[in-house]
Amino acid sequence: MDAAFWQARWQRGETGFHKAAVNPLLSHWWPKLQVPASAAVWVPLCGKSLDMLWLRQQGHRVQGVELARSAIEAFIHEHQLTLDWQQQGEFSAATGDGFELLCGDFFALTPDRLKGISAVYDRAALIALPEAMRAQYVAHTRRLLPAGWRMLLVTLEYPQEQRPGPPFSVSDAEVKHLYAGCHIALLDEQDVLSDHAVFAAQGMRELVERVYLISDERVAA
Ligand SMILES: C[S@@+](CC[C@H](N)C(=O)[O-])C[C@H]1O[C@@H](n2cnc3c(N)ncnc32)[C@H](O)[C@@H]1O
Repeated sequence: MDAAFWQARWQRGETGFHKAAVNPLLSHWWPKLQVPASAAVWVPLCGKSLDMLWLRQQGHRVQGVELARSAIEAFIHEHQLTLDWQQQGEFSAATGDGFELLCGDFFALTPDRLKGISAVYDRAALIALPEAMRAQYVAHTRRLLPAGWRMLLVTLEYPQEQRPGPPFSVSDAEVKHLYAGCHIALLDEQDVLSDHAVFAAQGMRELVERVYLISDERVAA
């Protein structure tokens, strides 16, 4: 799952992960995080997700990172936003209207970029990555974020041999391992195969979606 893989997916319009509506799990569970409206929210591997718009509508400033410039440009265009592009080191940044959308590689981010962040929304970011990259992704996320963050994480689990990723299967045990030392609460767990006819047609026989609230136990400065 290198940059070329994702750039090609966006170029060919193979973006089945993108949803035409706000994720109901986000609107249902976000209040549980009790994040003040004034807090900035980090959306890693953001694509052109409408969930960013919903978070903005709750009052949050929204920061995202995405490899594909065309995804960020589509987000700006489709929602008639007024964002200006600037080059910031190795990232291009589209800023304005309460958004800062960085175009570039998540793994090139440094903690100074995320210093104002207190909450994270991870939908289809962790599960977009193969196992070895997931460990690097979480380790890097934990290095980047200032102490005291809270995260809403959505995962999928299915027998990995029934279908290649992405999305990749992520078990409950893996989430607990990756976020060891954090407080992890399982908020929701549902069999959602009937909502994913394409996966069922590809041979998937079981698909469990989970929603977690993960909190960093360190005290914010
Ligand atoms: C499965 S999509 C999910 C997008 C979004 N979270 C959503 O819910 O629609 C994963 C996204 O991550 C982006 N991506 C993958 N690897 C990345 C990286 N290393 N840095 C930044 N973005 C990346 C891809 O281009 C793709 O848009």
